[in-house]
This record gives sequence, structure tokens and C-alpha cells, in this order.
Amino acid sequence: MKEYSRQEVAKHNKPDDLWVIIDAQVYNLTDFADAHPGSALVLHKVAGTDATEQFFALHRHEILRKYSRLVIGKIASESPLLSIPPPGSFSKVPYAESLAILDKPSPFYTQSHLKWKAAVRHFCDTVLAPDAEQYSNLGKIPDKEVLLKIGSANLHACRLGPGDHLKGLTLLAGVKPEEFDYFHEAIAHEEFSRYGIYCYAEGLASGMMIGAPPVMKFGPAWMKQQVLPKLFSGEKMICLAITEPGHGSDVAGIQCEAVKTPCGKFFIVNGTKKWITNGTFSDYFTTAVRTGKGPTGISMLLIERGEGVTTESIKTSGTATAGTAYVTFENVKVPVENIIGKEGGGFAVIMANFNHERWAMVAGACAGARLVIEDCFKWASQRKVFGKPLIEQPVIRFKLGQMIAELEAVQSWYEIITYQMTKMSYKEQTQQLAGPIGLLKYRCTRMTNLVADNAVQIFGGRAITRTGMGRRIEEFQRVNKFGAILGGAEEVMVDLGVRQAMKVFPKDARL
Ligand code: HEM
Repeated sequence: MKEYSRQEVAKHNKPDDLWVIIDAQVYNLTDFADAHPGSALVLHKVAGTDATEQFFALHRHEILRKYSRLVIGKIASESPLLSIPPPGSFSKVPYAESLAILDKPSPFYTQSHLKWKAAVRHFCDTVLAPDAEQYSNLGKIPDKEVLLKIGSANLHACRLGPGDHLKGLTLLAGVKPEEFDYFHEAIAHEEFSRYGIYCYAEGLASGMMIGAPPVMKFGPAWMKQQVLPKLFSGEKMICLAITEPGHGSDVAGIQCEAVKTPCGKFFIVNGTKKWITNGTFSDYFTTAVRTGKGPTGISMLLIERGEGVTTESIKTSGTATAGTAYVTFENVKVPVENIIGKEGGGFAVIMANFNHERWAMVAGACAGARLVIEDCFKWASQRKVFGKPLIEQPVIRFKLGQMIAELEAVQSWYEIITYQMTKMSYKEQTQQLAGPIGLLKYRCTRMTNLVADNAVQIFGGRAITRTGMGRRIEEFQRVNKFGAILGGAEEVMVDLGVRQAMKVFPKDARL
């Protein structure tokens, strides 16, 4: 790279000959100035000077990478201070990584988990990151190629937990299928949520994480053999269709009906489903239908996209990248073999499935909150107000500390529950962890609420601006409420936790 002295750069100080120094690199901005989103005027004012401080006060560092074509050289015998970590590396910002990952002793994480985390992060940094922002901003669903690459790395299957479905698969970092546990899975959820682009992460087949387990755990053999391989490869997509316009957390109120034909070979399905993640681009719908009256009248049915199935994109607070759909089933003919579990046994399937979904949501939410905290720490350290960095203000340190304390508390509880999952069968998890996971999810979304609130106050106006330095904060605070509603509303979660506890409350306990 060509080297210049600072005196040499200083000569290029006019609008038609405009160089600046940013972090020891020399940029020729002459032709760029008129296209500069912050105006040409501000660049004219710093022409020929070192504008490092002004730059970092107003831009995210990624912009330098994006506009690296403007670099014409470097300042002789100076090195850049900013180190852009290579793909797959961990952040050195305090609390930006969970404590266990940073070489602190942990009762849960082994070398296998750490090498897995590094490999999944490398995959996400190199395959997902370039796609993420572009697709999310356009409101497009993730590139099919990306979904296929996730399939080639067997990551779709890994996000569905440990189990027989991993047998014979080659996993990243040489992790053996038999050593893969819920901590490996949790790490995969964390990494997939690390972009601060919620709806993009949702679009990465998160519908599969909730739509495929009923097939895996309760589906008939033919369904597992024919459908699962297509899902794991990324060739086909599946989603979970439970909620309806009139019934959200109140699963017992489901109205979408499936009536058997006189020959007994088919169901005819009629009804609508709302807020179905990935529904706009799914090939299969794991659908809760009413086959009779009362709680035993609910069944789960695998419905393939075809005649009578229509999906419309719902305009949510996020973007269309998540594929959130309004689904209509109109006289859809479904073979009776497509029942998942027993006819009339849908309620149990739904309840068992919710645990895994809620737990995975906590993993993703913790990773998202961590990213926000990292951005806040960086911003508070580099942003100067009233003559000193924001972090010099006790009120800012309090807000940051509050966010960290809340996050680490939730993270610890979620790790303990993850450990319990590694020691329990799926049935035991359903019986014993539904209540604690419900309460954990509630605690988690209260934490993200506080993180969003504090982060907005730390970032100020930039937290309500979709582009620029606070873009991750803006997104986080805009979609934060998704977690408090999806997979069961906060109030329902708390109630579930207490009702489950009441079931095992000792009859002979007295004050
Ligand atoms: C390599 C040099 C530079 C590049 C490639 C660049 C690029 C950009 C881009 C892409 C934005 C839009 C940011 C966004 O909304 O995401 C922006 C905004 C801005 N830039 Fe630059 N810029 C450069 C240097 C500078 C310098 C040296 C200054 C000040 C002296 C400056 C001042 C601003 C201002 C004031 C804004 C508007 C910020 C806001 O809306 O909060 N830029 N720049």
C-alpha cells in the first residue's frame, strides 16, 4: 500500500482535491463527497486533516470496510488502531460474550462447546452476515442459497436438538453427533441471533425449529423418512401453524376444523391461522386442527402446500424477512396418515413442543441483548458529550450495569435449565420443565425490555433511526415485544409456572 506523510495529505485540502486520514489510512473523497449521506459540506471542512475522531463519532466501523475502495494509501510508519476481528473471532468487549466462553471456569461448557461456538460463529460471519443486512432491509426472505448452505453444514438439524436425527451427520468443528447436547444447540441459537437483525434470524428457518419437532417426536415413520431429510437439507421449509385470529395463547379455543371424508381416508381442513413465522415461504404446515369437541378434540396434522392453501404476508413491526403469514386453508384435502401423534392427542403435542420453542427463544434473546450491550459499551466509550465520553457519567454506567446484571442472571438460569435438559428425556422435560421454562421466558423478556429501554436512553436519537450507529438498538427496541408475545404471552408464562408448581405442591404442607 502506498505510504504518505501527514504533510503530503494536508496539501489535498480543497473540494476538488479532497483527502482525509481516518485511523492512519488515507482516503481520497473527492469524487465521493457529493454522494456522502452526511453532505459534502462536512467533508470540505475536514479536507486534508485527520478526521478519525469525527468519523467514529458519527459512523459504525463497518462503513470503512464497505467503502474500502476509497483508500489510496496509509500514513508512513503508523498503524491503524481499529482492529477488525476476523470472521469467527470472539469480542473482547466486556460482557459481549457469555462469561464461560471467555476462558472463565464453567460447570457446563467443555472444549467441545467452545470449538463448536467458534465454528458456528465463523459460519455465521461468513455465510449469514453478508446476506443479513441486505435482505432484511429489502424485506426479502433469506437467499435460498443461504438456507441450502445451512443445510450442507447440517445446522438446520443441529438447531433441532440432540437425538437420532443427527446420526451419521458430519457436524462443524468435528463435533460427533453422539457428543452433541443441548448446550451445542443453545450455542447455535445464540449465534444465529447475533446479527441484531431479528427478522432475518427469524427467516433462517426458525419456523423449522418449531414446526419440525412434532414430526420428529410424534410423527409416523413414513413422515420422518420422507419429510425430515428435505427439511434438514434446506430444500423444503416447514412452519408451525397454531395461533388463529381469535385464539393466541388460548390453544383450547382453536377453530380450524378437520372433518373426515365418508370414506375415512382424508380430512377436509377449513380455517385460518395468523402470525405464522416462515409461513409465506413454507412448503409444510404443522397445523393444529379441531377434529372433535373439547381439549381431546384437537389434533396435529401435517399439511403440504397445495390446492386450497394460501399465505399472505402480515406487516409486523419487523420486516417481511421473517415470512410472518396469515394462512388460509380452504377445503384442503389431507390424507389421514398425515396425523402427527394420535387423533385427538394434539394438545399434548403442542404443549410438549412449546418447551423447546420457549427455551430456544431465551437463547436467542440473550444473544441479542448481549449484542445491544456491546454496542452500548462501545458507544458510551466513544461518544463525547459535555466534553467527556458518555461512560464518564455515573447515570450511564448505572444503566449499563443494570443491563449486564439482568442479562447475566437470565443467562445463568437458562444454563442451569439447559443442563437439566441434558439429563432428562424429552418426556421428563415436558413434565418437569414446562413451568420453569415458562417463568424463565417471562424473566428473559422482562430483561430484554429493560435492555431495550436503557439502550435507547444511552443512544438517544440514534436509537430511533433505522440506519447508522444505533441501527441495532432501533431494531431491538422495535421488535423487543415479539418475544413477550410469541410462544406464549408473559402473563400466560407466569401463570403456567405457578400452576405447574401447584400440581406438585405437597398436600401436607402447612405454615
Ligand atoms: C471514508 C469516509 C467516509 C465515508 C465512507 C462516509 C460515509 C457515510 C455514510 C454511509 C453515512 C450514512 C450513515 C448511515 O446512516 O448509516 C454517513 C453519514 C454521515 N457522515 Fe460520513 N463518511 C465518511 C467520512 C465522514 C467524515 C470525515 C465526516 C465528518 C467530518 C462525516 C460526517 C457524516 C455525518 C455528519 C453523517 C450523518 C450522520 C447522522 O445522520 O447521524 N463523514 N457517512
